[in-house]
Amino acid sequence: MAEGRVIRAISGFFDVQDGEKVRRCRARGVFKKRGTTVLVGDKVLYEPIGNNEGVIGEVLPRTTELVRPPIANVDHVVVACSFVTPDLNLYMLDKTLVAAALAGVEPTVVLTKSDLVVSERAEEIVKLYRGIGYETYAIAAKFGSGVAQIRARLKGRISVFAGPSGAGKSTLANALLPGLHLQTGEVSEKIGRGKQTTRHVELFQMDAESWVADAPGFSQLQLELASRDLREYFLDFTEPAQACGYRGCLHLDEEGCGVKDAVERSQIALSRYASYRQLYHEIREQELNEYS
Ligand SMILES: Nc1nc2c(ncn2[C@@H]2O[C@H](COP(=O)(O)OP(=O)(O)OP(=O)(O)O)[C@@H](O)[C@H]2O)c(=O)[nH]1
Ligand SMILES: [Zn+2]
Repeated sequence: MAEGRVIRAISGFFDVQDGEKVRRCRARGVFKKRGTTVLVGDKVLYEPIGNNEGVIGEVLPRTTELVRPPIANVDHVVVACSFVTPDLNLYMLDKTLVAAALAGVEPTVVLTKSDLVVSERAEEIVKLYRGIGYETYAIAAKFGSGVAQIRARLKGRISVFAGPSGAGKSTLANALLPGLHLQTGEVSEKIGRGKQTTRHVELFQMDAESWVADAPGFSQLQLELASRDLREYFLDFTEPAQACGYRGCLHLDEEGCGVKDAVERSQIALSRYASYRQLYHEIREQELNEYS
């Protein structure tokens, strides 16, 4: 059997790319019996049939498996947020960074439309997220600025794009993959949000081992984690939390909290702490609903 990569799923068929060639394949019947599914992103063994078809016989082990969007072996997420139109939503950014860590997928923070803000503002946000340890870039993909740096981040990986509608994901994908021509949507002036022009799941090849999925949904993820574990995912809290009076401190209303002290000393950004509190209460609410 030959080895290839599933790059597209269309009503029961899978397009498998092997080198330059793409074959339309179906999955062998045993998959259905075992309840196994083939996902876009899967490395598979297949039996070629004729010139353009084939049958998938085996799915090779996955490194990661996203539910939303349903893609296997994703190892990188571009978390795109625009400075304006729509306005920068640091809560959504912080939530998506937690989702990435939970999924085992490395994030790159990409702040878009930097041409529309003063450079001091752009630098402030870049500095904040680099300081936490995230690879962070301010770009203006519409004008080609910063695109080369993002391309370097995609090398040798399968990347997905996350971020709100209108953030400029399709514009960036088009700049990264000339010839792709994804539809970009004008941001509606009335509601300040872009039209959802991105729909199905498909991988686009940047080079031999680099792939980009333009599929929505990543940040809509419900965080599957206990509220008390959330603090572990705010990496900038780790060091200040050493000074907390209680070992189980949740950094909410406890006395002698090192994290709250660090916020007061501006060692932790106020926006990060606000995101933590909001996310904590959101997860806590889910928990209370589940148990009542
Ligand atoms: N000024 C400026 N506008 C940009 C930039 N990048 C994208 N835009 C504009 O922002 C709008 C939305 O861009 P899209 O690429 O369609 O955004 P998207 O994130 O793919 O949106 P959805 O497909 O709805 O998820 C378009 O009008 C783009 O032209 C940029 O660097 N600077
Ligand atoms: Zn604390």
